[in-house]
Amino acid sequence: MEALVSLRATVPSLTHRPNKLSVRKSISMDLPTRNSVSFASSSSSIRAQQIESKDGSATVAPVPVPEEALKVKEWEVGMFHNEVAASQGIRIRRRPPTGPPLHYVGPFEFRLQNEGNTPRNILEEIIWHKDTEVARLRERRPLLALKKELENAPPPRDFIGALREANLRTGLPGLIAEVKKASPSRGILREDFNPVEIAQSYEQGGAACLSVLTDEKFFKGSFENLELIRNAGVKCPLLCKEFVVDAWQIYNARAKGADAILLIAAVLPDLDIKYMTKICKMLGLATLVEVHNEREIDRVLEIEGIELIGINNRNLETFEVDISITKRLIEGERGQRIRDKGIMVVGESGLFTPDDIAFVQEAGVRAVLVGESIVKQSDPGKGIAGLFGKDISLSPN
Ligand SMILES: O=P(O)(O)OC[C@@H](O)[C@@H](O)c1c[nH]c2ccccc12
Repeated sequence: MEALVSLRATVPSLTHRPNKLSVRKSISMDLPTRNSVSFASSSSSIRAQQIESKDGSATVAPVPVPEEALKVKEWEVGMFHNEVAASQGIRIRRRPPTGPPLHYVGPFEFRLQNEGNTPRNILEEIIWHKDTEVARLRERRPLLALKKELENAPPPRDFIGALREANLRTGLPGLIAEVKKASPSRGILREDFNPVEIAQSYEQGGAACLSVLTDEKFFKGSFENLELIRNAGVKCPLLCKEFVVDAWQIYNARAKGADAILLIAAVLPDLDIKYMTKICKMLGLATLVEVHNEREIDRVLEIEGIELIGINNRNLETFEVDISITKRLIEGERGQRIRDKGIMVVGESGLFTPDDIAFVQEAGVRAVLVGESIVKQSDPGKGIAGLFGKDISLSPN
C-alpha cells in the first residue's frame, strides 16, 4: 500500500481528473489487468507485468507502455484512490465503481441494488453528486481562470483568531453560527430564509464566525449566499461549508470571499488532507478538518500543520447525533496530544441548550458550530443568547 500512496503522490489526480470519455476510449485500446501496476516517470513509462514461467513461478518484467495507456493509468489511479482510502478506514467511495451503466442487460427486476452504482449512504450519494458537479464546473471555469479571479477576491480574515478572541472575551466557546436553510436529515429548517439578514443577526448576537452552506442539492445553500454575506459588510470570518473532493473547490471558495473551508476526514484520504491544507495555507484560508470517530481523529493528528479540528456529533452516514462523541474523542491521552499541539477543537452539531454547551466546553472544546437550534428562531441573533444562557453580544443590553 505504501507503493500506492507514493504513486498517487506523483500523479496529481486531484487536479487532473480523467475525462470519462477519453478513459472509455483508451480502455478499449489498452486495458491493463488488475494485477499489473503502472509507474509514471517524467522520462519513461513502464509497466511491471507478472509473467508466469513454465515452472509456475511468477517474475516481474518491465514492459514499455504506449502513449495512449497513460490515460488508462490515470483511471487506474482513480481505482487506487478507493483502495488507499479503504486502507485508511474510509468507506466513502469517490465515484460509482463502474460508472453509469452504458446499457441494461435483462429486465429491471433482475438488477441488484448494490451491485455497482447505488450509493451506500447519504454521504456517499452527496460525494458522487459533488464529483460530477465539480467536473462540470471546472470545465466551465478552469483552474487557470479561477486563479486570475483570486486577484479580485476580498482579503482573507483570521478565522481561528476570531474564535480565540471570542473565547477569551466571553469565557465560553467561540461560536461559528451556521447559515443553513435545510439538510437531508432535518428537511427545511426555515422557510423565510434571507441569508444576509440571518448573518447580520448572528453577528449582532455575538457570533465569532459564520458557516455558510454552499451545497445546493442537499442543503439548499449556494455560493451566491456566501458572496452576498461577504459583500454586505459582515465582519465575522466565513467558513465555506462544502463537500470538498477537488482542490478546484478551494480556489473557488477563496475567489468567492471565504476565509475558511471544511475538509471531511470521512471522505478525504490523508494525502488529500495534506495537499489541500497546503493549498489553503498558500491562499490564506483556515481549514476546519472534520472527524467523527477515533480512527479519523488519530489520522488527522498525524498530519503536520493542522490547527483546527471539528468533531461532528452527527454521523453523516446514518444521521445519528450524540454529543458525547465530542467528549469521547478528546478525553485522556488524545486530549493531551491535542493540547500539546496547540490545536483548537470545535464541537459540531446537535447543540441546543446551555447544558449542551457546558457539556462540550467541559470536554475541552474552545469553539462550537451550531445551525439548527439558532437558525430556527424568529430572531437568530437572540437565539444565541438562548443557546448560551446569556447575552454574549459585544454590546449586551
Ligand atoms: O444544525 P446543527 O445540528 O447545529 O449542525 C450544524 C453543523 O454542525 C452541521 O450542519 C454540519 C457539520 N458538518 C457538516 C458537514 C456537511 C454539512 C453539514 C455539516
